[in-house]
Amino acid sequence: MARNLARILRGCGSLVPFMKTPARPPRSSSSSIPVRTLVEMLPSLFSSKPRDFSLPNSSWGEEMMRLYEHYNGHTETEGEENQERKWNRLPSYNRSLKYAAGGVYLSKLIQSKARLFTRNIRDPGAAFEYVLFIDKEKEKCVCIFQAGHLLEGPPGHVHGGAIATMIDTVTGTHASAISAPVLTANLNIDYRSPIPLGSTVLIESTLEKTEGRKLFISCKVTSTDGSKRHTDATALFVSVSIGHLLKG
Ligand SMILES: CCCCCCCC/C=C\CCCCCCCC(=O)SCCNC(=O)CCNC(=O)[C@H](O)C(C)(C)COP(=O)(O)OP(=O)(O)OC[C@H]1O[C@@H](n2cnc3c(N)ncnc32)[C@H](O)[C@@H]1OP(=O)(O)O
Repeated sequence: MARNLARILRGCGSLVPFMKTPARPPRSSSSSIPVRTLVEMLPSLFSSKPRDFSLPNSSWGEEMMRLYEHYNGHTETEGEENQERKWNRLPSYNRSLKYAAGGVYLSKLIQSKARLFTRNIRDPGAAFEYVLFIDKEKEKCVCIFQAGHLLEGPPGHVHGGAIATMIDTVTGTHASAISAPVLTANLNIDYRSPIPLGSTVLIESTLEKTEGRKLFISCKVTSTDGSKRHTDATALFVSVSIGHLLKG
């Protein structure tokens, strides 16, 4: 399997820089993003045409649609210096690399059935409905998350594990866009107010700093008008080699 992965990666020249470990700091404000990230390259690594789950479907409520239309390709001006922030949607598939599903120990059957946890429920709207946007400098990500009825924890509210999953997903995707592959080394969460089941919330992640292979990211979950703080979190991601992933 390691040979298969190496073969795939050899065919993806611009992926190779991501296999080197030091985390790349975000570029300064006006420069453009020079390389395609692993996230952007994922479609070409699938065996068949993948479905992008971060596009509107019939389960998306009014608030989810309104915010999707707000962020999609939108440029915001912020701060005293009128800095511009352009948001680009990130695609989201139910499977990452075909051959990177957990090292040599998994049977072919398990590998062929492996699915990304947040994208493995077929019924639209039942669980994790979300779409992520990243800014051009990769300093921030924003995720619109609509929590479906299968995510219940306390009656009528979202399970803390589901919230942690979304925070890990948003900060992990953010870290992967900067320096893939990464693994979560540490995740700290303060649950401040419960999230009503069926509601739409914003999950915002900010790259605080990079130190060698380490990326420090902070995250907050708020109501869509920003008036209610649901959750605060900090996360540490460590860039790893493909060999580390295959070793398990
Ligand atoms: C080819 C695939 C590519 C995929 C691309 C996907 C694209 C996007 C697609 C879809 C997005 C979906 C997004 C989902 C995201 C989910 C992410 C997860 O949930 S990951 C699963 C849970 N995490 C683990 O299972 C890690 C288990 N831990 C480990 O493997 C190791 O401990 C690891 C890699 C974290 C570090 O091990 P070491 O041997 O490489 O390195 P050491 O030397 O131990 O640590 C490096 C530095 O980090 C600090 N460090 C490590 N752990 C720490 C901790 N817990 N707290 C504080 N510091 C820590 C150390 O002190 C060291 O710091 P000093 O360099 O000395 O300054």
